[in-house]
Amino acid sequence: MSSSSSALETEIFQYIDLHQNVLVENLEEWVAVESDSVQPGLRKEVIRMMALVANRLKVLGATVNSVNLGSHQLPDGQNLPLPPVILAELGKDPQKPTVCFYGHVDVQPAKKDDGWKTDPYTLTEINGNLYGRGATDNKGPVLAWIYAVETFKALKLAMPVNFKFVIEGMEEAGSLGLEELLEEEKRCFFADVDYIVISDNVWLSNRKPALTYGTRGNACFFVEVESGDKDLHSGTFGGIIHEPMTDLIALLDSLVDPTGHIQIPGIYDNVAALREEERKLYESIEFDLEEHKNNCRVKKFLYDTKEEILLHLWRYPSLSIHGIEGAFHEPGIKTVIPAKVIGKFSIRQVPHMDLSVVKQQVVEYLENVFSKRNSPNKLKVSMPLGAKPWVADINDPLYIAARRAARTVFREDPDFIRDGSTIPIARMFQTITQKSVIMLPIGAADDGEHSQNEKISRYNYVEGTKVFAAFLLEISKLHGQLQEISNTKTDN
Ligand SMILES: C[C@H](N)C(=O)N[C@@H](Cc1c[nH]cn1)C(=O)O
Ligand SMILES: [Zn+2]
Ligand SMILES: [Zn+2]
Repeated sequence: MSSSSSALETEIFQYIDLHQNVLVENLEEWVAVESDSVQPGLRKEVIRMMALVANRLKVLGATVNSVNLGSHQLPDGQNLPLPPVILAELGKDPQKPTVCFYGHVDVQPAKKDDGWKTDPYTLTEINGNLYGRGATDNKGPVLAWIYAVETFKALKLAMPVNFKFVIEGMEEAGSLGLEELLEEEKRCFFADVDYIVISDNVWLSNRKPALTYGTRGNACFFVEVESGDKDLHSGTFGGIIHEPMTDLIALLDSLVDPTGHIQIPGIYDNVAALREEERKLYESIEFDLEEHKNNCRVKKFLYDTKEEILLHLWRYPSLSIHGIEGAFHEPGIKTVIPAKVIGKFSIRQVPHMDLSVVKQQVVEYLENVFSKRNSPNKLKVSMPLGAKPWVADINDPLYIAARRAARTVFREDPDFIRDGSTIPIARMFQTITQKSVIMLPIGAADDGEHSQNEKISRYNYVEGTKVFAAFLLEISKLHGQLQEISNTKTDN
């Protein structure tokens, strides 16, 4: 397979190189918006962010529709407006394939005090890395796609494809309202879409490019324990009551053992059996355990071999405990017994786990553990979010085109990987539109998504923009060839 670039690609790549500071300035402007979809108080910033995106796409020349999704109710009864989802399109040539890109511009919470070296909302370049919340997840890649498309326009080149954008602002909170919108638009906006591309994850390594053909799903749980309607003094009441926090800690502690094995009966029953060729595939993947340990700043993993680590990241469920709402967490001492605490945990889902079965197993298990404590407190278990896993066919033209594009830019074959995290929309797109989906990441494994000091390197940002432009040329070529083959078959 040739990996050298054509004259056209060279012209495009040079333009991107020359304009890279504009790319960085745009990212600086977007990172400055605290579009955190998790904290209700910041919803107006998410909405402001969506307006910025809509304007940016209008400047690109796209037809932009900001779809109002109404509002949603928080567990405390408060109603919050949902940010609009942007559906935008550029070109409607029936001779060309239509590529639809999905991205999100909301971010995870970030505070300087969490341990950031720089202000999370001021994009800061240090040693070739662009630090800021959302730099890699997912504002940088969204802008890289916009620039890839814009390059064709700036150079007065015909766009090789029709292009559609779906940009949302609630991904980090579970893509609320998006599934309904996809259903509604199935026969309208999505009717002529041929291919779906998502760039919302990272490579497996710090340097080697990758294409992603699967993600885990996620079942998020709240477990609430309540004793009464007010907090109590631990000196006055400690020792004579069943404390909600003690109950909750016992419940949370019962979920997973020290080896990482989930203790909920039946939870592994539906996990698809591992096929021999799949195991072999994992053996052939390059994966540097030391680099990975260094990226996440841990000394030891739960497993020792590359294969076991990859299986447990991509192929098996995992349970993580995220936090406790209502517990005292500020610095200093407060001798309180909180009246109501809500533990939050999630179980990453893999084929063929069933979300409703998982929910039932979790509820029954926690009720059973709780009943043995003889506590008079009230227990409530809920699953506020359930997202299914997604796996694609790597023989699809999307993967062939993306592999060629990555090779052209990086001069090496990308890894074919799965991802342990979740993009709720990936599986929904596949099911609702029946079109093929690819995840084409440009971030590196050490980008620190959701972590302190999130970054994207200038190199990945700029080269990633080139990969996207090259991908558009490749998919257009491949699509044309496939059409010709299918027309010849019909003629015969
Ligand atoms: C991979 C993507 N950038 C991401 O971070 N997704 C979130 C989505 C989610 C899942 N459960 C709740 N939100 C993630 O994988 O944590
Ligand atoms: Zn993301
Ligand atoms: Zn994220």
